[in-house]
Amino acid sequence: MQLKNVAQAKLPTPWGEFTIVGFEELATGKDHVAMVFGDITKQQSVLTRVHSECLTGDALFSLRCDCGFQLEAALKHIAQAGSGILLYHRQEGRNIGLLNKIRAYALQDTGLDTVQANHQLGFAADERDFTICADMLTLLDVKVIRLLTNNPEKIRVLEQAGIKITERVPLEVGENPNNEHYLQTKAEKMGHLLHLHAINNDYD
Ligand SMILES: Nc1nc2c(ncn2[C@@H]2O[C@H](COP(=O)(O)OP(=O)(O)OP(=O)(O)O)[C@@H](O)[C@H]2O)c(=O)[nH]1
Ligand SMILES: [Zn+2]
Repeated sequence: MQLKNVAQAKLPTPWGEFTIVGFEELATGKDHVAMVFGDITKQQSVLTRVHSECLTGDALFSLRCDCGFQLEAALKHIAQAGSGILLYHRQEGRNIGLLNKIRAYALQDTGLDTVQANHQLGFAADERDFTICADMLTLLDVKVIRLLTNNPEKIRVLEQAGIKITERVPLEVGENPNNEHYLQTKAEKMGHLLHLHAINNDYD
């Protein structure tokens, strides 16, 4: 176990009242949070979103990616379902950090794609560690989930960490002209399961 459970409180949102649970990494002191809605103990398989931090998309309305749209859609979806969990996984920029993500954006402005930009900066395409998310679920006493994602890597790592995933629930929102190339690269180079209508129509 890499985490400890530190504190929890009510967190009202436009879609209903969640409970926010705060965790701390034992080794580094880094914090992560879970947003829990409804009675998750009664569910055989808990609707769950693993959302990696994206300050620009989640808080600053960026259209370069789909993160802000996915965050809002996931919280709405969980509230509508009556119960579920959003894990807010604080590994910004696929864990290269905010400032390196801005460096990667600058390289993308010169024509590199998101994978090439990470490589140019000396990072792997994706530096995230989803075992932290499995640990949050374990501390919430959740072992079986339905996962809101288009990313097969999240499924692979969570299952390897002992979480049973009964279903993948797609989360395709926020496609726009600014993120078409970004989403296309995720589909082509990172194995994301996406149906990019605008892109297929334009370039196929
Ligand atoms: N390095 C880098 N990170 C980016 C870039 N654009 C977005 N990100 C980060 O990518 C991550 C996206 O996280 P998620 O939405 O949880 O996951 P995902 O891998 O896209 O998979 P889904 O579950 O299908 O949404 C966030 O940490 C963003 O900050 C980029 O161009 N470069
Ligand atoms: Zn983003």
